[in-house]
Amino acid sequence: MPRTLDGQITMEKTPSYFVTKEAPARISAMSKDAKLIVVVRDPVTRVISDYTQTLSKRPDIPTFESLTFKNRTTGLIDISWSAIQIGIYAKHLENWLQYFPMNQILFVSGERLITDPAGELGRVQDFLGLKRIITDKHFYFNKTKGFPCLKKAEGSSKPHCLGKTKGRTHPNINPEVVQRLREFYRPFNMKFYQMTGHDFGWD
Ligand SMILES: Nc1ncnc2c1ncn2[C@@H]1O[C@H](COP(=O)(O)OS(=O)(=O)O)[C@@H](OP(=O)(O)O)[C@H]1O
Repeated sequence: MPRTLDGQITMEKTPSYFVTKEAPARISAMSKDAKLIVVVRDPVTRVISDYTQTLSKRPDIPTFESLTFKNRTTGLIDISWSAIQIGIYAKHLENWLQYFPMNQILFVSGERLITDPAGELGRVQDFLGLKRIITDKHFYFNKTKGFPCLKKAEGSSKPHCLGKTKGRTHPNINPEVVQRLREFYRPFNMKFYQMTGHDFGWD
């Protein structure tokens, strides 16, 4: 990590930190005061998005259904599939809470990051103790892309939208499979809402 001078904030991002067992202890050993920001979205959409990304790199992987179920007949979900595990947010959060208090962790809604980016970034700025510099006037919604874009990228006068790999079309998944996944995640989601004191509205 680079040195942080007065008036600066050093940031580091890696999606896998949140689900890596050793990460909380290691980060806490580096800095007990670190602030942690996690973007979470509906775990069902998340697992489909995860599958879509893998499929785009390795088109020969098994079907979504066969990866999801350990036993298709009984509907037993295969929790050894990492894409399923990642969405059990309550379990990962328990691990972090062994090392960090809840007030040092901010959960950003991936859904609201699309529908209300300025609102979510307002929460981020407050959490980091920054003045609310980024507001609604910095964004416009690109309907074709289905995402907000920055009106001006930093150090440029041109707009900036997310890259080509964001907003890939997800494959159609059998609604029964989606329903079973919803049931599977519901208790974990409820626990997560309870722990964070925030209903993310995924059910
Ligand atoms: N800023 C922002 N706001 C809302 N949603 C976002 C944002 N950036 C990435 N995404 C969505 O997150 C999904 C995974 O994105 P990535 O491809 O960046 O994942 S990864 O970091 O490479 O693993 C992927 O979801 P899907 O497009 O639904 O599959 C991205 O579109």
